[in-house]
Amino acid sequence: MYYLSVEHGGRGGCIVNVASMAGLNPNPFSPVYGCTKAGIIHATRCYAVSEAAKKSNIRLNVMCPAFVDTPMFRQMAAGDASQTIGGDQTAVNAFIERIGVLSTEDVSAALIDILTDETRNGLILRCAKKTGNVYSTLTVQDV
Ligand SMILES: NC(=O)C1=CN([C@@H]2O[C@H](COP(=O)(O)OP(=O)(O)OC[C@H]3O[C@@H](n4cnc5c(N)ncnc54)[C@H](O)[C@@H]3O)[C@@H](O)[C@H]2O)C=CC1
Ligand SMILES: CC/C=C\CC(=O)/C=C/C=C\C=C\C=C\[C@@H](O)[C@@H](O)C/C=C\CCC(=O)O
Repeated sequence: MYYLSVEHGGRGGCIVNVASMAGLNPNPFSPVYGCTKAGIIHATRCYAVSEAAKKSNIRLNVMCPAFVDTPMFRQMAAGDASQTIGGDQTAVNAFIERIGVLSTEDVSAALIDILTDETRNGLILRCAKKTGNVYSTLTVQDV
């Protein structure tokens, strides 16, 4: 953020962190991985509302894809159920079948959408094969 910042000679910009649907929706297939992604989601939203980001002219958003056809996904689909509670590969396969698999082009298009709309800040972009791209902010109950 320092070098992007208009306060340090930068032009500002947009930071897009990559989390996962597994960090938003509870699922038994990747609890540890999901925890890390939940952390990325929350950290992004915290930085997005910071005065530092505002003064730097930096937007921050986070992408939460479901399954995407990459080597990591193929390893999971090919029988590595080690991250799954219970290690049930049959359940993993059924889940993948139900959720569907995005292409990397699908995710790239979603990224372009975030970057090209300069009003987007602090948003979560859910990307899933069957539901498409859906922006959400999560409701915050003020204290
Ligand atoms: N594949 C999926 O179903 C989903 C993936 N994600 C997230 O998307 C991100 C990418 O995941 P995949 O492409 O599936 O993983 P992947 O393991 O298939 O590919 C990761 C790529 O990043 C490269 N890489 C690793 N460290 C790097 C670094 N420091 N600098 C530059 N390149 C580096 C690796 O060499 C590899 O080519 C991860 O954060 C993952 O958690 C999120 C949701 C779904
Ligand atoms: C180890 C990481 C592997 C792939 C990367 C990744 O991040 C994949 C995430 C995919 C989707 C997560 C979706 C969560 C969906 C939830 O809403 C529930 O549908 C899951 C709950 C139970 C599973 C049984 C089922 O619904 O079929």
